[in-house]
Amino acid sequence: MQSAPSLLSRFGCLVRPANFAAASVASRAMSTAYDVGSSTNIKWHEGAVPTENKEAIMQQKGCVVWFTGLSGSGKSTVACTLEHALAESGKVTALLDGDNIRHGLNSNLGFSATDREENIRRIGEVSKLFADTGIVTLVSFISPYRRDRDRVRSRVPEGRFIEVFMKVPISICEERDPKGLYKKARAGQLKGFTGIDDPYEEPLNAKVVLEAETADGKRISPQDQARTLLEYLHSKGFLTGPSTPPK
Ligand SMILES: Nc1ncnc2c1ncn2[C@@H]1O[C@H](COP(=O)(O)OS(=O)(=O)O)[C@@H](OP(=O)(O)O)[C@H]1O
Ligand SMILES: Nc1ncnc2c1ncn2[C@@H]1O[C@H](COP(=O)(O)OP(=O)(O)O)[C@@H](O)[C@H]1O
Repeated sequence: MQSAPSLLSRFGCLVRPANFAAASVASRAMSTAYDVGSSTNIKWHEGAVPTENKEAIMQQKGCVVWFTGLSGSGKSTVACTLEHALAESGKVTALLDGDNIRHGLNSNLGFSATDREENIRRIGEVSKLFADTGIVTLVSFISPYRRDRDRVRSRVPEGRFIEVFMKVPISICEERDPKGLYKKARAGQLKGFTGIDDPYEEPLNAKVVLEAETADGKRISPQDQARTLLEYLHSKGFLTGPSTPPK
């Protein structure tokens, strides 16, 4: 059996550089602290295990699948269905859902434009951390502002942010109204509700657009919507290895 130190050096954690003098100069330069935003005297530490190594272990590529759409458009349902399908294919996923995240990490935020912006900024950063770890990260937030979504896209490595637009007319969302929030908003008991008296900016270039109905008016099930996404992820090479192709 290998000893712990030899295992550690095999993975490059405790290896002393061959040119130790040169490395000391470099590390002194790298140890210079700097300021970022409101944080002073900080510095970036490069991770020892690259994303590609983790992706090779999991046989997948880290990405952010970002569901955006009105309340009731099916974001949570489709994200959840997709996550189960991915798990069946042996893929490692994370699911970040607006309602759930507002119970914890973002419980101090409301629904003003600035709070929604901060909500999306934080979740964008969390989803980037997951994607950088090689995880297929499903994110389900109304995320009504184009600028906020674009900012997240710009933080995630090129091509790894997949915007999914739940293009469901408000009439259908309102007909579903599983939480009775549209009813409350129409009655004036809930102010600033997205789509009623608060804005929703549709994506201009979503990678995937999921509609509620076919051109001839047939309703599309969440399973079919999830299958479309699964096929997309396969076709773009995010699901590598001998996983089962989408059924
Ligand atoms: N004013 C207002 N506007 C929109 N939605 C509201 C509001 N108040 C409460 N809710 C409930 O909060 C859920 C949306 O949270 P999100 O974090 O996804 O919103 S946002 O991205 O910050 O806009 C949303 O959940 P979903 O229906 O799953 O989208 C609602 O249940
Ligand atoms: N493709 C679909 N067809 C029919 N009903 C759906 C579909 N997707 C979601 N629903 C239903 O619509 C309601 C809202 O879905 P939900 O996933 O909670 O939306 P969101 O997360 O966007 O608020 C739920 O009752 C859900 O069962």
